[in-house]
This record gives sequence, C-alpha cells and structure tokens, in this order.
Amino acid sequence: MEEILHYENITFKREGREILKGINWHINKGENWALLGLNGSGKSTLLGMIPAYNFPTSGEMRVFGHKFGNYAWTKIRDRVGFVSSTLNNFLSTLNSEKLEDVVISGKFNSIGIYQEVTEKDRIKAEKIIEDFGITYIKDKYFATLSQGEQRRTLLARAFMNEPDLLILDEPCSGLDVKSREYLLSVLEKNSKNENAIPFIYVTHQIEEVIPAITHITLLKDGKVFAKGRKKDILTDKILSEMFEMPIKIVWENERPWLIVK
Ligand SMILES: Nc1ncnc2c1ncn2[C@@H]1O[C@H](COP(=O)(O)OP(=O)(O)OP(=O)(O)O)[C@@H](O)[C@H]1O
Repeated sequence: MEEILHYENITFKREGREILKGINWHINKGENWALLGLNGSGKSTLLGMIPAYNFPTSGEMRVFGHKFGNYAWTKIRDRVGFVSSTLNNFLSTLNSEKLEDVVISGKFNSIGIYQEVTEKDRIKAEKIIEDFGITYIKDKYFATLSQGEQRRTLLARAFMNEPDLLILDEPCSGLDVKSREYLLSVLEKNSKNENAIPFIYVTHQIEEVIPAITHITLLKDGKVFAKGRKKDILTDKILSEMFEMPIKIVWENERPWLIVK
C-alpha cells in the first residue's frame, strides 16, 4: 500500500496548552478521509502541519513516505493542493486576478503568476475550467464571482498542479445547496477517474460525506475520538457521544444525514 500520510503520536503545544494530544492517523492511497470535529478541536492545526504552517511539538509525521525534518519540504508543498475559505477570502481582496489566471497560478502554487505560462498550461487550464463548468465566466475577475463560482475556481486551481493530495478545508462553507451539490459532484467524479487524487475533507456538515469518502476521523479536544471506515464511525452511538447530544444518522443515496433527536 502506498503511504500518503502518517502521523505518529503528534503533539502540539502553545502557550502552555496542549492543543494536539498524541495523534495517530495513517492514510494510504485509495482512501479519501473526512476530518470532523467541534470548533477548536485542532483540525486546522493538524492539517496545517502538512505544508509546515505549524510544526509538531513532538511525534513523527511522514508525507508521501518522507519524514518531516529530514526532507526538503517545499517539494512536499508542491505536491499538495489546498482549498480553504482563508485562501478564498484572500483572493477575493485582490481585484486584478481573472478566473483563468487564478486557475493557472495553481501550477506554480502561487498567488498571481510570476513565471512563464506555456501554451500547454493554457490548454490544460481550459480543459479543467470546462470540467468544472466555469468556462462561461473564465474571463471574469475572481473578486466579482459568486461564492459558489469562487469555490469551483479554487478547486479547479488545486487540480492544475496535478497534486498527489488535496486538502479541502470546509470547501462548501457558505454555499447554497445547489452550489454545494455541484462542487461535491465534481469531487465525486474525480474520485472515479483512473488518476483520482486522494483528498482529506474537513467539514462540520456530515451530509457532505459523499460516497467517494471512504474513511472518517473524529477529533475531539485535540485527540482522535474515533477513526476508521465511515459506516463504522458515523453511527448514532459514536456521534451522540462525540457531540454530547442525541443524534440519529439516516443513510440515503449512500450519504449520511444527521438528525438531532
Ligand atoms: N499558534 C497558536 N497559538 C495559540 N493557540 C493556537 C495556535 N494555533 C491554534 N491554536 C488554538 O488551538 C485550538 C485549535 O484550533 P484549530 O484552528 O486547529 O481548531 P479547528 O478544529 O480547526 O477549529 P474550527 O472548526 O473552528 O476551524 C484553538 O483553541 C486555537 O485557538
């Protein structure tokens, strides 16, 4: 099995507080994981270690089999695609970026384009833009797009670099049902490709656990509360304990729907 990500006994301490408390989590190729947890449980801190925004206080992290601390980490960063509302908000403040350029900038993992764009890059971007259903707005400025269009653009941007791992941090937050379902359908479609890109999906909405997601990690107070195959984890019992309230899960069209009892 090809290893994608490995956290072993990871801790993270700040200001005398233990924010992550001995995290063990292993991801292999062929798996797509959702990471769920209450606000402040440590999800962003944990995933922020992959591009080295945060460093573990102790423990071992390997990405694509390379150990953090023993490897030129920019090479790892270049192999990981990100979609987050922070990136979305930042790009929205720039008024000079056109949709097509935002997608192309994914190739360089940069905000803005500072390197030569080849004809091949443009053709590739056009194909991705088409796959994501945003050709009709490709010449528009990113800042003028709706939130749904902006998220689709960011997902397209993440695909431009053909990453080996996608980190999707609440990609559907703020989207209406139609835009959300469109984005999820693109992701579902990608997972059926021969060259599907593995992803980690952070969300507060259990309904967003699409069939392509195979595994779940639940994080609570900086610890792994439960992890494993999604049908073993998304149960009434585990979720009621996790959220400390009575919860019922109904599976419909291979997706879980949450009811508060
Ligand atoms: N560099 C830091 N210094 C101090 N505290 C930090 C630092 N980074 C994270 N924290 C704290 O760690 C805790 C976990 O934050 P984190 O953003 O990882 O949670 P989260 O699960 O992603 O939350 P949310 O669902 O609200 O996005 C929070 O209490 C946060 O304030």
